This record gives sequence, structure tokens and C-alpha cells, in this order.
Amino acid sequence: MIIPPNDPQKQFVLAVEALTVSFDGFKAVNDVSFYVDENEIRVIIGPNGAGKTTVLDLICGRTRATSGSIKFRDMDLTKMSESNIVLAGVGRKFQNPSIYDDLTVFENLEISFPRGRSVFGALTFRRDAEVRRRVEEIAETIFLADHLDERAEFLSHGQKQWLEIGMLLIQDPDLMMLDEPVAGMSVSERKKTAELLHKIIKNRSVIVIEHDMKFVEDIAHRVTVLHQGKVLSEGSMDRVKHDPRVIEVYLGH
Ligand SMILES: Nc1ncnc2c1ncn2[C@@H]1O[C@H](COP(=O)(O)OP(=O)(O)OP(=O)(O)O)[C@@H](O)[C@H]1O
Repeated sequence: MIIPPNDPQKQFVLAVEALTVSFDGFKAVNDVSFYVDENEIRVIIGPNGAGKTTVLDLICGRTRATSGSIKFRDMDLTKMSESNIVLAGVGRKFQNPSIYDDLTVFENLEISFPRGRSVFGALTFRRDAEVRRRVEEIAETIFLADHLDERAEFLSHGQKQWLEIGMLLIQDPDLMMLDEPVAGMSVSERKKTAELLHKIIKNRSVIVIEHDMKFVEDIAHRVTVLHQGKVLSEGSMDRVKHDPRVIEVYLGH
């Protein structure tokens, strides 16, 4: 069941309505609607092939919708290019970290800073100081303050995932989307990642795709369950995990 907005005037960060995409007649996403609030962590769960990744692909403009709308504040993302969607404030982290192994943690964050390398000659000094301050602030947030000079290739798998989250954070997106951020992480890294998400939510909204139900319980404000391209259930984790339809197609397996 989709929770429709009670107040039609209410402004959501993201309003996805009747979103559909067909690949050669196969509807991978079929009439999906959901609404994400300010400062909300929304988790999308569902069996393999349910359409979760495709929904994120549609939001970030990598895949074009066949029909439906995706409103991000007052912009319709279905009409925008992938790069303009990023500029509008939507950041996406893919499943595999795409960091630069031969650069240090500092450099990875630095190159992700918008206009990180100054072209304004005389202003360079000030700009550099600002970049350094921001890089250090983000490194602290992602538990890598003591690793700034370490080459990224020597980080643990979990630290690489955090670095990539940091590379998104430094761009200060209003909506951040993470695809299975704790896959392959140790239990303690998962706990810290949950902590990290609760920290960064203060200024933004986050959509996470995840299969680890313990982690979902730790982070989700609301959960949307997809099944065969459709919304099967939606609500708090507690409500969703007791929904017999969700148990039948997903959680019971
Ligand atoms: N570009 C494409 N062309 C054709 N079919 C596609 C394309 N992208 C996705 N699909 C199909 O759409 C369906 C949904 O895929 P999607 O990757 O979104 O599922 P998912 O819920 O993310 O699954 P998983 O948990 O395994 O990552 C699958 O059947 C997939 O094969």
C-alpha cells in the first residue's frame, strides 16, 4: 500500500508518481509511486529483479521513463539530463566503489569538491584553504580523518565505501541514493555506516537499496517494498516486516 500525501499542498523532496519503464514490452518498473520527505532515510527492499536499481537509474536520469513523473522539489527529473540532475542536487553511489585507487583519501575528496581546483589565480590561496577545511570535515564524518594521506587502494573494503560516500557528501547533495552500501562489510562497519547515515541526514534525504534487514531496521524511517516492478507494501520497518505479502515474496525466504 502506498502512503499518499495527506496534504496535496505538501512539498516533498522527491515525489515519484505512476513511474513506468518498459524494456521491449517488459515493465521492469510498473506504475510506482512514492514520496520522500526532508531528512528522511527511505529504504527500498524487495527480491532480486524487483526493479529497485531501475528505480534509482530512473531518478538519476541514467534510464528514461516510459511514463510517469519524478518531481525533485519543483523540477521534473524525467525531462533532465543525467549531469543536470547531479547539478540540481541528486547524488548516487553505485554498488562498486568508484574511487581512484592511486590517489590518497585527501585527493579523492579534493577532486570531488565542486570546482575543487581553482581557476581564479589570486583567489587560489583562499579557495585552497576552503577545500582543505571541507575535506577534513568530511573525512571526520566518514571515519577517515586519520587516513587522509593514505592511498585509497590500501583502505579496507568498508573504508572504500565510506570514502565514496564522502565523495558524494562533499558535493552536498539534497538527495543521496546508495545502492547496497553495506554489502561485504563487517558487522562493526555496518554499525558505523548506520551511524554515518543518521549523521548526514540532517541536511538531506537519503534513499538506500538494501538486502541486510538488520541494517534496514537500524536506518529506515520508512521502507518501500518492490515486487515485480510494483510497490507491494510501504511503511515503517515494523509494519512492513509483519505484512504477510512481504513475508511471502521476500522476508520468508
Ligand atoms: N536495460 C535493461 N534492459 C532490459 N531489462 C532490464 C534492463 N534493466 C533492468 N532490466 C530488468 O528489469 C528487472 C529489474 O531489474 P533491477 O536490476 O532493477 O532489479 P533489482 O530489484 O535491483 O534486483 P537486484 O536485487 O538483483 O539488484 C530485471 O528483470 C532486469 O533483468
